[in-house]
Amino acid sequence: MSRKKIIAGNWKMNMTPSQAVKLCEELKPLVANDDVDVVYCVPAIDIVPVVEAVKGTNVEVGAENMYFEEKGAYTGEISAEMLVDAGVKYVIIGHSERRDYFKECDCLLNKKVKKAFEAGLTPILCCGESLEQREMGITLDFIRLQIKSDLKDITADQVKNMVIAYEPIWAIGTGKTATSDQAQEVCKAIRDCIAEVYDTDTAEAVRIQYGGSMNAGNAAELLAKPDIDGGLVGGASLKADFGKIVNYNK
Ligand SMILES: O=C(CO)COP(=O)(O)O
Repeated sequence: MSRKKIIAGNWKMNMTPSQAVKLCEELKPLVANDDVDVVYCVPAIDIVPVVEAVKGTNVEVGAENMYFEEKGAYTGEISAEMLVDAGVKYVIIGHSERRDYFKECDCLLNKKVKKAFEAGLTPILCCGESLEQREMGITLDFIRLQIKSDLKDITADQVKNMVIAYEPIWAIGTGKTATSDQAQEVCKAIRDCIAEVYDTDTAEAVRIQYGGSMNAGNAAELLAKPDIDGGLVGGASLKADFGKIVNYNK
């Protein structure tokens, strides 16, 4: 099966609304590539202006987080329904920065994944090991555990339509990219885990991204690997380099 590549930028806590609109304008001519799905996952306050700024282009907009409740007394949170109404199509769930700094656990993330599907959003579920776990040799076991807990009670049809991002924590923002072989090994293990929990059709359909210091220089090699279906790009998504990553195949 050939899976369409998906290149998503994760802007993290960068770009004021006016800077966001300017960046969209700058990137517009650089990210036109119909062979891949292009997504900007942006801070909540940038969603409305960015949806407007990318209208009529090949770019879809994603959120970086959401809450699982529909509405009510949850000060500071944003619901899936709000995102959908604003024109958002994707939502990052379980980024390691949220797991670490904001103590989001598998049980909460599982609720968020369920809610995202219920609302019609495509979740980009992140997983990844710490340097300590890698050095202890428990990377694959840990990631299988994360995936199984976060996807508890999620159906095969839902998994087929979601995105999983493998982001080794030691490679995020450090300039230390996983080698393409290391990234392929874990992405394949994730696919094998999906095949084991669901079936091979589901495993063949789910798109698995690599994230962690992906840039214009290393994207093509990573994206050439059979189980790497895209990238979740942090730092390099905020500059013209993102266009080079999106056009890695040109
Ligand atoms: O965390 C990431 C994307 O979600 C990766 O960030 P960097 O590309 O800056 O390493």
